[in-house]
Amino acid sequence: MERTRANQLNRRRFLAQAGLVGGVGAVATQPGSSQALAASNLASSSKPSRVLVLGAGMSGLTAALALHRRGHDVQVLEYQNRIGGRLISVPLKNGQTTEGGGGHFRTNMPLVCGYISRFRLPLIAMNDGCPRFHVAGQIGDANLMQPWPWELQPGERNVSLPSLLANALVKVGINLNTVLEPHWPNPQVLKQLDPLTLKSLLQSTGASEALIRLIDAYAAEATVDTAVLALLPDFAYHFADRNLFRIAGGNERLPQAMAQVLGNRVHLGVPAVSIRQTANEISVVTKDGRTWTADSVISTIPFTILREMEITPRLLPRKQALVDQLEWSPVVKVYVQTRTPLWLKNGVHGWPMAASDRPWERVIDITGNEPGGYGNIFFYLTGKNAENFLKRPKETRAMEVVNQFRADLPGLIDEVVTVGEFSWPDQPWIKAAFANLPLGAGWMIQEWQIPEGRLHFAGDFTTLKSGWVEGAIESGLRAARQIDPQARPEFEIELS
Ligand SMILES: Cc1cc2nc3c(=O)[nH]c(=O)nc-3n(C[C@H](O)[C@H](O)[C@H](O)COP(=O)(O)OP(=O)(O)OC[C@H]3O[C@@H](n4cnc5c(N)ncnc54)[C@H](O)[C@@H]3O)c2cc1C
Repeated sequence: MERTRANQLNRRRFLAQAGLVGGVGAVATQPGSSQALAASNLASSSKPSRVLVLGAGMSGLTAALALHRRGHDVQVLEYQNRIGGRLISVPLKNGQTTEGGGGHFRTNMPLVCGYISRFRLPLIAMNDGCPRFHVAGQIGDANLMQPWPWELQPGERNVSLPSLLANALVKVGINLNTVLEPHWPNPQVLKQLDPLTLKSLLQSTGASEALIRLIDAYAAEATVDTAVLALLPDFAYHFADRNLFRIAGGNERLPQAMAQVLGNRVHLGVPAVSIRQTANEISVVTKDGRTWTADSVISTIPFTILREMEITPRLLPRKQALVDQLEWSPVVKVYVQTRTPLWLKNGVHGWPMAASDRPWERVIDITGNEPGGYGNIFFYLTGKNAENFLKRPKETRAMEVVNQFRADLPGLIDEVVTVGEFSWPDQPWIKAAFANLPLGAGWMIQEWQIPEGRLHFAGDFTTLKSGWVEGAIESGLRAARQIDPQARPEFEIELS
């Protein structure tokens, strides 16, 4: 038996192993074969149970793998004919890849780093953003803080936006570094933040309207009118760590590698249509008419879909309110490949390279050190912007967005070789991109952790890290531990 070293993971080792220190991305090595990785904990599993996991995204696969390692009889039922859920990679020319969903990771995501390291996936290092802001018809460059064309207060000048935001939060007693801790927020902080939007919080610290508009542009999918409780984890990820990366060949390689260990326990193209439980067991009927019976079910089905399913007996009123009232936002990505990443010459790059209050919120450069030589960016459209985009003619709408940007920053995108779109509202297995905690809905945080009899819930949307793979993994482990408290993350497993 050899103990994997990933459980002693630290940032330096992770970066070195991934090839982010001292060179380009590491060469891919295959994870151990399914056989070599056979569950080593069978003997210690006191009572194997039958578990159905609904959904083969990151949360479902995390839960399934953790329980499989403990010797439980796990079957994963997936709606689509593919693995990965919202990690979905799109091939471009010259061997490059863009991401329809989850696009980047950071080293302040210990679970993500642990799983990537465990499967020895090669990485592409990416640049953090040095954006141009397009706000109120004016353009300001994050490189050139002086002069900014906005009416900022004296104390708001000459400092970067992330620093200003962090300062504002400290004034109301919030340390962004604590926000990502597993048990954040405590009851007192929850009570304090639950009724606040980001805007009301910033106003209470005396922030100028210009600063609030700039932060609104920077926040992209999250507007300043969003519940601050839902926003803070996003800010903690974006601002507390500047080491960005993605998986060479596509982020969906991570869930694919996890599914490979599970082998024929993963069943594709079998949407669950109903769930029924009794005192003794729980069963799921899939669209093909089959009935699957188990001791427990872990559902990672997005609530946009779950709320339309037949569940017997009905969910308790508070759980039903959670499923019905959690909000979901639309997102469209318009991706663009260019002959060269020529924006680097203009001093803008990274995540994001432009932030705006225009019909696109962000332009994000994911090129980094990806081999292939082409520039690789996407436009991020959310909320009303995404809805308006989807009303435009399908043949021309992606190019319309690109053309708008061409007018904004002349010369920046002159060498387009590929343009395409990935629209989240059009995906029938989710119909949206992310869940957002509504204002004043802090009660949901506890509710989404509570199983309903034999039915357990996971998915990034059952954490405050909604919209992040870190949250998806965290939720999968939580649900697995509700069934078997000894369930552990993949990188802590002893491998033979
Ligand atoms: C546009 C976008 C950008 C993102 N950017 C980032 C990023 O930069 N970094 C980051 O870390 N994260 C990012 N994310 C979030 C990340 O992709 C998710 O956190 C993660 O993939 C969610 O995993 P999950 O298992 O919780 O849910 P999902 O991946 O949604 O998995 C749910 C699964 O359930 C299946 N399903 C649905 N209905 C049924 C049914 N009836 N029966 C059986 N199966 C069903 C679905 O097909 C799907 O496979 C982004 C997501 C989007 C959409």
